[in-house]
Amino acid sequence: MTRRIVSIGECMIEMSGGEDRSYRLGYAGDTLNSAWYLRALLGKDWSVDYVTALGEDRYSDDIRAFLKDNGIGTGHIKAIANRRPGLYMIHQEKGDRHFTYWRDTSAAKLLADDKKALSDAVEGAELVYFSGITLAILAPRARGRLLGAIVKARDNGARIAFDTNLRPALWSSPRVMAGVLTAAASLCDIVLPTHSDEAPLFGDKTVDDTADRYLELGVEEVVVKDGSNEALIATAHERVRVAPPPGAKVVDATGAGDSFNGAYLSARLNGKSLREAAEAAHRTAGIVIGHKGALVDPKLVQ
Ligand SMILES: O=C(O)C(=O)C[C@H](O)[C@H](O)COP(=O)(O)O
Repeated sequence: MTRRIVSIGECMIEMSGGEDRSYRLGYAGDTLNSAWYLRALLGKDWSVDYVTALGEDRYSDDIRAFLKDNGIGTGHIKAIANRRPGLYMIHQEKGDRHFTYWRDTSAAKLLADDKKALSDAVEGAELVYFSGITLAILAPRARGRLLGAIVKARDNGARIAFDTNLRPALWSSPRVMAGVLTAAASLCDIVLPTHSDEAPLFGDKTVDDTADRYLELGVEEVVVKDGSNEALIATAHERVRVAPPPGAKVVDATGAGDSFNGAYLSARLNGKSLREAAEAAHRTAGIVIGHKGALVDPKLVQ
C-alpha cells in the first residue's frame, strides 16, 4: 500500500541568479522545497502531495505541470480565479541569500479557506508537513482552520513535522509571530527550527536552549539547524550533534534548510537513526547550496 506525505504551503515563482540582470525562472517555496527532496529521496511506495492554492493563469498551470512531471501530487491544489502565484527574487549579500517578495495577494493566501477540502487533503497521511511561512501568509481565521485540520490528522495517526521558518516581514509583529509559532509547535511531533533565526526572537543563547524550548512544549524530536555549525537533534532521552561535511562550496544558500528537512524526514521515515538522518540531511543541503535556486535536479541528491 502507498504511504502518504502531505506538505502544505505556498509555491512561488522564483527568480534566481541576477548577474548582469538576467534571471532564471524556477518554482519554489519552503514547504514545496522540502516536499521536492522527500520525493527525490523516498521510494515509489510513498506518495508526496503538495497542498496549496494557485490561480488559473499560465504560471499556475505551469506550476501544476512542473509538480506532476516531478511526481508530486497536485490533486488537492485549489484553483482560484483572479489570483496568481506569488513571486520572489533571490540576491546574495554577505555570504547569505536574501529574498524580496511580491506575494501579498497570492492565491496561496486562500489555501485554508475551505475546512472540508483541508481535512480531505490530509486524510490518510502518515506525515503532514507545514511551516511558519504557511501560517504567516494566512489570515487569523484561516490559520485556525489549518491548525484544526492538523490536530485532526494527528488524532487520526499522522505524525506532524513543522519548520518554524521565521520570516518577520510576513508577520504583523514579532509578538504575534512568536505566539503563533509556539502554539503551532506545541501540536507537532517533530520541529525543525534554525537557531540563528530563533535566537533574537526567543533569547536562546545556545542550540540547546532552542531545543529545550520546544521539548518543554511536548515536542518529541527537535532538529535544530545552525548553518555551517553542528546541528543538534534532541529528544527527551538523547542529544546528538552532527557537523556538516567540510568543504562545501556555497553558490546560493537558498533551500539549505528546506532540503535538510526533506532529507532528514525521508531518512527517519526509512527507519534511520537521528545521527544517520542528520548526516544524510547535511549531505543533501551541501549539494543544494552548490546550485542556484532552491530546487536541484533530483538525480544530484539521490
Ligand atoms: O521565504 C520564503 O517564503 C520561501 O519559501 C522562499 C524560499 O524558497 C525558502 O524560504 C528557502 O528557504 P531556506 O531553506 O531557508 O533557504
